Amino acid sequence: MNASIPPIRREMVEQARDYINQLTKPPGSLGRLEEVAAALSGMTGELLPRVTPPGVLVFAADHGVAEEGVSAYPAEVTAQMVYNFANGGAAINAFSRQIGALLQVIDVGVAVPIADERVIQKKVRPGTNNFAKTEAMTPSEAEQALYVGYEQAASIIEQGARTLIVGEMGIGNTTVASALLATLSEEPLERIVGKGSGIQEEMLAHKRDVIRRALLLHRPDPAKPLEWLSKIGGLEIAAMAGAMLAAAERRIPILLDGFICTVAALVARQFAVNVTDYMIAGHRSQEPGHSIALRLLEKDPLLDLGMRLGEGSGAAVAFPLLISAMAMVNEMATFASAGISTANAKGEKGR
Ligand SMILES: Cc1cc2ncn([C@H]3O[C@H](COP(=O)(O)O)[C@@H](O)[C@H]3O)c2cc1C
Ligand SMILES: O=C(O)c1cccnc1
Repeated sequence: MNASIPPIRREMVEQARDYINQLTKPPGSLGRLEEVAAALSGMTGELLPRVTPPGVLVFAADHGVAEEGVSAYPAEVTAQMVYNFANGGAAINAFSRQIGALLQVIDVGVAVPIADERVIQKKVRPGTNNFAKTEAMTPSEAEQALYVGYEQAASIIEQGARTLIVGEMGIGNTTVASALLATLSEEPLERIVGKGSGIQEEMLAHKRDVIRRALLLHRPDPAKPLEWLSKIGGLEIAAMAGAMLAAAERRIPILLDGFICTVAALVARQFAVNVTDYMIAGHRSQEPGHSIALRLLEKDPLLDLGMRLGEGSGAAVAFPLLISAMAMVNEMATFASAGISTANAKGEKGR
């Protein structure tokens, strides 16, 4: 996948900072909201960008490695949750309604046929192979999954989405994301691998062993991203990465969710390094690997609510902060327009 991502408009970041410093408040007093507003200006190239409506893409796929007993739930839950998304009953449905999002659910590789016209059918293959035994998929399938994501993001942006949130559903995908992250990070599996959907302590050692075995078997090399993804990746993770590349190409800000999403962001970076310039980290998931992934991505999350769900839920919950950042620049008066005295010489300088 070749993405041509435009550089951030640094001069717009500076212009936004200067303008934010003229608003009727001590410089810097709105903290991260000021940074977010300036970052959004650099991404979009606009002093007063619109961030609504957000587009939420939830990619669903199954993972052969689930047969190793690495999740607290059976693999059937992936398909069952896809119907729940279609019926509007999942966490991401509730939060998407709250923020007025355009929400699309895409089957990129659920193991069973999904009979519901509200789910977008883009199945590349019915689940991956068990990567503890063989390659998860072919490089061509990994590329197809990237394109599914790319095209879906292009389409939801075409429909009006001004911010992209990318979520996922796939039983076993914390194992897959952990394996991918382990090849990018120096950290030991003991620090990367967590309980995912809630496995017991005893299963955690087994989950790590399965990953260790897969890494020894495949020796995956992130510098060859398609091969890397095909050996130990997942269809929804590839699609998420493709979606992020499409958003960045179009100067659409990407609000990251939790562990799986952040690993997908690291995957996207293997294809186009400056894709990360278009990302804001929404929250810190409790999954331990998420903090490691965020560090690699050099992103500081907006929220830390002890969430560990995925689906895009943490990003959707963080989205109102982007609305606040834009309300600040759009609606606040300047010192000049309100006739308020600026700080004296001893006052703190803006950043
Ligand atoms: C009912 C239910 C809803 C979910 N929504 C997201 N996930 C999350 O849990 C899964 C990853 O955890 P693991 O690797 O342990 O299987 C993914 O589908 C992720 O989106 C869910 C999990 C369950 C059980
Ligand atoms: O942070 C996540 O994305 C996450 C954490 C646990 C389970 N599923 C997803």
